[in-house]
Amino acid sequence: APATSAASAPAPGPAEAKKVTWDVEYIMWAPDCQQRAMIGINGTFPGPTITARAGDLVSVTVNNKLHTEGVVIHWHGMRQVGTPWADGTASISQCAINPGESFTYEFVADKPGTFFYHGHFGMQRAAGLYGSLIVEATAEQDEPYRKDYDGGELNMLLSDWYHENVYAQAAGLERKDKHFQWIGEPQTILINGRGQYECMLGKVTNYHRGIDRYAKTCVRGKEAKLCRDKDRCLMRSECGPYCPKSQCAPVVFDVEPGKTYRLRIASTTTLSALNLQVEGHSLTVVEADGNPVEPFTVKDIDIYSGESYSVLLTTSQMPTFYRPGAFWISVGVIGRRPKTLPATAVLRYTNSKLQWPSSVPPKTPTWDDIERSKRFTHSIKALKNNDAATPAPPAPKRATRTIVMLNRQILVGEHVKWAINNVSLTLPATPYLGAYFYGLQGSAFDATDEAPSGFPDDYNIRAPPAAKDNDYKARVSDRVYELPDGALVDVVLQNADMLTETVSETHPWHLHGHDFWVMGYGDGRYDAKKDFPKLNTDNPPLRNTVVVFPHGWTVLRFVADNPGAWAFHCHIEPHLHMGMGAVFIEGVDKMQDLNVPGEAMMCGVIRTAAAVHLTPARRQRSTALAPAQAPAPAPAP
Ligand SMILES: O=C1O[C@H]([C@@H](O)CO)C(O)=C1O
Repeated sequence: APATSAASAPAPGPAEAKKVTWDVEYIMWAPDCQQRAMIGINGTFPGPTITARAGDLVSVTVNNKLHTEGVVIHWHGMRQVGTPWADGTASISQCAINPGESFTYEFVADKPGTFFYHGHFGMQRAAGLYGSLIVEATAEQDEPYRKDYDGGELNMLLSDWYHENVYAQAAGLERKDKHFQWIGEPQTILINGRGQYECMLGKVTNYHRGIDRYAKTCVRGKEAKLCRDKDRCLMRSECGPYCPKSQCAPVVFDVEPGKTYRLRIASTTTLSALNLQVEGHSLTVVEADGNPVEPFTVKDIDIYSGESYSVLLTTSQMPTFYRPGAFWISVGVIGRRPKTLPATAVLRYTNSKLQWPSSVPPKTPTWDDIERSKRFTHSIKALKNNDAATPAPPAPKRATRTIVMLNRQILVGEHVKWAINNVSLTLPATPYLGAYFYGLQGSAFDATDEAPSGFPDDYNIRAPPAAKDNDYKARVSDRVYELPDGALVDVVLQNADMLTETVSETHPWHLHGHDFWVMGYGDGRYDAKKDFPKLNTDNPPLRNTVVVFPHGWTVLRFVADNPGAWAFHCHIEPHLHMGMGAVFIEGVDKMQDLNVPGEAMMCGVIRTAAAVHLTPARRQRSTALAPAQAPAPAPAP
C-alpha cells in the first residue's frame, strides 16, 4: 500500500504550498534554549518547509524586512534550467534585495529529492536563514525506492549554531594576519532548528565531558514547573528543553513498530561535518542530493554541509527492559576536533513503555578517523538500470575541458584567505549574470583574463604556502571561468597543506545550476596519467556537493549546458567568505535569450548605465504631486 501516513514528527518549519510570500526579518529566538537575534522567515526559525511535486512551478515572494541589509535566497539543489536569475546568489545571479523591497523567485522543482534553501549573501546562512525544500515524485516518475517504505517520511534538517553573531564572525575573519579571528567550533548542533546548549538529554558520560567540560544532564524536575506556564514558555529560553512548547524542545519522531520509514536528512551547517546514528537501527542509504544510489546499509552516516540523503529505517526492535521502545538519534561532529556536544532527538515507537530513552546516546565515531569517513563516502554509487521512469543519463566518457583547482589557505596581503589556484574569490558589485546579459562584463569585473585552470607542476601540496617572493602568489580577484556551451568539464579538486604545516582539512564543494558525476577520489597529488584511467565511468554518483579529503583529490564531471552564472564553492560559510569559490559562466552567446528580470540587476555598473537614461523631471513631478500638496482650502467664514 502506498505510504501516506506521515509520521508525527515536527517538520522543521510549517508546511507551505508552492506559491508563498515570505517576510524575512530579525527575530529573537532560542534555538538551543539561549535567546539570540537571528534571521527568521514569517516569524519562525527554521523557515517554512516547502513541499512541491516534481515539475511544479515554485513561486516565492521575498519581502526584505531586514532594515539594515540586503538578502537573497538560494534553492540548494534546484538546477534552475532557464531561470539562472532565480538561483539566489548575491553578485552572481542577482543584486541583493534591498531592505524594504521585494523579489519573486520562480523556478521549476525539477526533480524529486531532499533539498533545502538558504541565504546566500554575506554569512546570512549562519544567521539562521534556511529551511527544508522537499520535492515529491509524480506518479509517472516514481522514485525507485518508493515501494520500499510503508511507514511514511521523517524529515531532519541539520545545522550548527553559534552564539556569536555573524557580523562579529565576519569582522573577525577579515582582520589582519595575527589578529585574524577564526569562528571556532559551534556552540550547539541543531536538529530541525532545535538543540540544547551544553546539555545532554541522555546521561552525561566521561565521553561527553571530553567534548565539553560543561556538559550536564538536563534537569527535568525543575523545568516541569516552568513548563506548566505554556504560553510564557513559548518565547522564554529558561523554560528548558523538556517543555513541549519550548523553542528548544527535542525533536521526537513518533513511529509505529514493524514499519519502514524514509528518513530525509540534509545538512546546512556553517562549519561542522556530522555523523548521524539511530540507536539500535541500521540505515539503508537510497538517495544522495536528489539522486538514487545503489542501496547500502550502515550503522551511521556521515553528512557534510550542503549534502542531503534519504535513508530507510525499519522499526524492528522488540521492546525489552533495556530498550523499552524509545531510542536516541545522535548527531555528532567529525572531521575537526569537536567542542560541541552531539545533538539528540528521539525515535519513539507507539508501543514504547517510556517517554525518553533510558540509555546513553550513541557515541560519535572518532573525529579524526578519516579512513572511516572515506569508506563511507566511497560507498556511494549511482543506482544503475533503475526502474524510475526518467533514469539519470550516464556520465560522458571523456571531458573536453579540465580545470585543476588547488585548494590553499594562504596569506593575501596580510589577510588569511582561501585561494583556488592563485585566486581568492571576491564578488563584484555587479551580478555576473546581469553583466553578461547586458554585455557589460568588461566594466563589471576583471575580464582581462580567465581564472587559472591549474597550478605549477612543482608545487608541493604537503608544505604550507611559503611567504617567499618567488612563491606562487595568490591575489583577491573576481575573475571567472567561461565554459563553451555544451563543454564536458572535469574539475579536479586538489587539497593541500594549510598555513599550518601538515594540516589539511575536509571541504565540501557545492556546484550551482547542476548535478555532477563524482568520478573518483584519491590521496596525494592527482596524476592525470595514472589516475585518469582509473576514474569510475561505470556508476559514478550524481550529486551537487562532494568532499575533498585532507591532502587528497576529487574529480567531478558535468556538462556545461545551462546558460547562466553559477557559483562553485566550499559550503563551509567562513571559507566561502574567505574566498574559497569560483564562478562558471555558461552559454555566453545564449545569455541574451534568457528572460532575465532587469529590475533584479540594477546595481553596480548596470545601475550606472541605466541611470544615464534618467533625466530630471521636475515639471512632471510638481504636476503629479500638485493635488496632494495643495494647501487645504480655507474654512468657510
Ligand atoms: O580557515 C580556517 O582557519 C582556521 C585555522 O586555520 C586558523 O585559525 C581553520 O581551522 C580554518 O578552517
